[in-house]
Amino acid sequence: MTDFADDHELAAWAATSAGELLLDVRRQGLEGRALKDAGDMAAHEHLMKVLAEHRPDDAILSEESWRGTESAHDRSLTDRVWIIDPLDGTREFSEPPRDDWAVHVALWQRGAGDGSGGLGDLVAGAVAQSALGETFHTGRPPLVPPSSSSRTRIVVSRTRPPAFVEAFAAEIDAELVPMGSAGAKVMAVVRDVADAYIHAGGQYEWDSAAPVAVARAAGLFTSRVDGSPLRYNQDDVSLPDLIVCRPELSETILEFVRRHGTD
Ligand SMILES: Nc1ncnc2c1ncn2[C@@H]1O[C@H](COP(=O)(O)O)[C@@H](OP(=O)(O)O)[C@H]1O
Ligand SMILES: [Mg+2]
Repeated sequence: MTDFADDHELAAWAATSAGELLLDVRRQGLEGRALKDAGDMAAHEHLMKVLAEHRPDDAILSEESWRGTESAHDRSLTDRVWIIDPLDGTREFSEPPRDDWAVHVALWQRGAGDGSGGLGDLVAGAVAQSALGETFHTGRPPLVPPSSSSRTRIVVSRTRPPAFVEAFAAEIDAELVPMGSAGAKVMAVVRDVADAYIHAGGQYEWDSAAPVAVARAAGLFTSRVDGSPLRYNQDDVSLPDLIVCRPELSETILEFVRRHGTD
């Protein structure tokens, strides 16, 4: 039996196995709210169990803790915190056969990272896109191919695309690609389905932690829309905006935001 001494491997296995469980849930004949709730709950409980078994001393910050098993540890006191979104893109998960949903498992460690003043940073992450049969993770960082498109492609929320991104796309003649799930959108940049993902208007740490860990490991640019670093395991877990893009696009995006803001 694997003991998962390596955090990257544990993250990858935890996300992959939760994703397989979600494919089973999708086959149970549920629909709508019942399917969403069954998926959120099954993946959350599975990840809580796996992490408690393999990393009993670590804290867990999960989107679904409010209605399921809670972390055994206070994340303000531990040096290691798993930040998980058991089912990102719950809406798309409930609309088979859509594949733009994902399981996110990230690890934050106190004292890690440059320039964080020892506050801490993400050190591992995995995003399982089980409907695609793929798990992207920091143990084997994905290689981002050169862009296959001459026209810049920007992925945005399918249901809440920010207006300023539409204005930006018009200015640089980019194509907008609507998609569900923050994880699926970040992996779309990794997979060369898009060149950038830009979001504003609301999100939480679990929506971006694992995807951002994978994106950074793959050499992509990541920041808040004002160019400041994305920080995790904060007291307030709201993290409402982000940019993930090919490095050569970052300055154009940041410059647009400096000129026009995000309103
Ligand atoms: N304005 C907002 N406020 C809060 N959460 C938001 C948000 N916009 C997007 N999100 C969250 O970010 C994730 C991706 O959203 P989208 O598909 O619209 O891009 C979803 O996570 P969940 O599916 O885990 O709830 C969604 O709830
Ligand atoms: Mg989410």
